[in-house]
Amino acid sequence: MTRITYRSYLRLPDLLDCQSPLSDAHDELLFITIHQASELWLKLCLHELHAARDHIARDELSPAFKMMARVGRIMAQLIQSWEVLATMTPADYAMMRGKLGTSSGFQSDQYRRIEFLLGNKNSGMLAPHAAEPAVHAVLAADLAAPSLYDEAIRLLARRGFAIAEDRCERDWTNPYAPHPDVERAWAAVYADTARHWDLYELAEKLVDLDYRVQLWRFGHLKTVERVIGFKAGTGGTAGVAYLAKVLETPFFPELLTVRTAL
Ligand code: HEM
Ligand SMILES: N[C@@H](CC(=O)c1ccccc1NC=O)C(=O)O
Repeated sequence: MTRITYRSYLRLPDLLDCQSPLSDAHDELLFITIHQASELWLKLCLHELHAARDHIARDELSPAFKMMARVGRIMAQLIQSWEVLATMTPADYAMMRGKLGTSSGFQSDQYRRIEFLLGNKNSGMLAPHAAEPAVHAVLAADLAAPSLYDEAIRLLARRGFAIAEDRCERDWTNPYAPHPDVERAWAAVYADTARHWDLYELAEKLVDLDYRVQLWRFGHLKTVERVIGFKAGTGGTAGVAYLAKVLETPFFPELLTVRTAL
């Protein structure tokens, strides 16, 4: 049997052979590195978020909390990467942007799956993946499954809170619509945190995730703004205006609206 080494265990020959700049621009290696590292972290986020969702569905909150906390720290790491990318100026990026064609982060299936898993469902977002059936199928599965938030709401119902039937069982491919029952249930949790301690902790973990993903989105928007200004994106959107619109979508709406009433 061949001895396991650092290089073989981590498959470094494969991993370090995956950076193939298309231009002579000095900064293209930075651009590729940030994206590949981000995709690796997104892979781990998906692993953690799927498991966290499934633990919530089985009323096992402690392990779910541990996983959600880890995702929070990974998000902090991803947010930090904007600092590194921002060392690339518009002049630097202009030297390579032409090589990107119509490719765009918009086509990141892992990012889209995370949005779906957190509850931001949009069946239109499957379209960019139509040409790759295997990727499309995995995305469609996450679109059709309950999100982390759907499972949190089902847990509220199991704990005896009055939750409309159509929030506990529905076509999960549809976007989540806020419901007064859900806000009332969270209000009751916040009104007596000692009695509902684990649900209170779940609510705060969800708010923390929403906050961090919003910070990632905002960091992306500000990076895009300083690098390409208000140009249209290679992915076919308006660019910064599109990213600003996305920022208006919170993942767990009642957890924000309930705060007004507290
Ligand atoms: C100079 C760097 C970057 C620029 C100029 C840029 C620009 C853009 C633009 C304009 C969009 C809108 C879609 C389009 O029309 O193309 C977009 C979307 C996206 N980008 Fe970037 N981006 C940059 C870096 C990154 C990095 C490092 C990531 C990390 C993975 C990333 C991930 C994404 C994702 C996931 C979307 C889809 C967002 C959504 O639909 O909500 N981008 N980007
Ligand atoms: N949408 C970017 C291009 C871009 O950023 C990109 C291109 C290919 C692979 C990843 C990318 N990153 C995020 O969108 C642009 O319009 O310049």
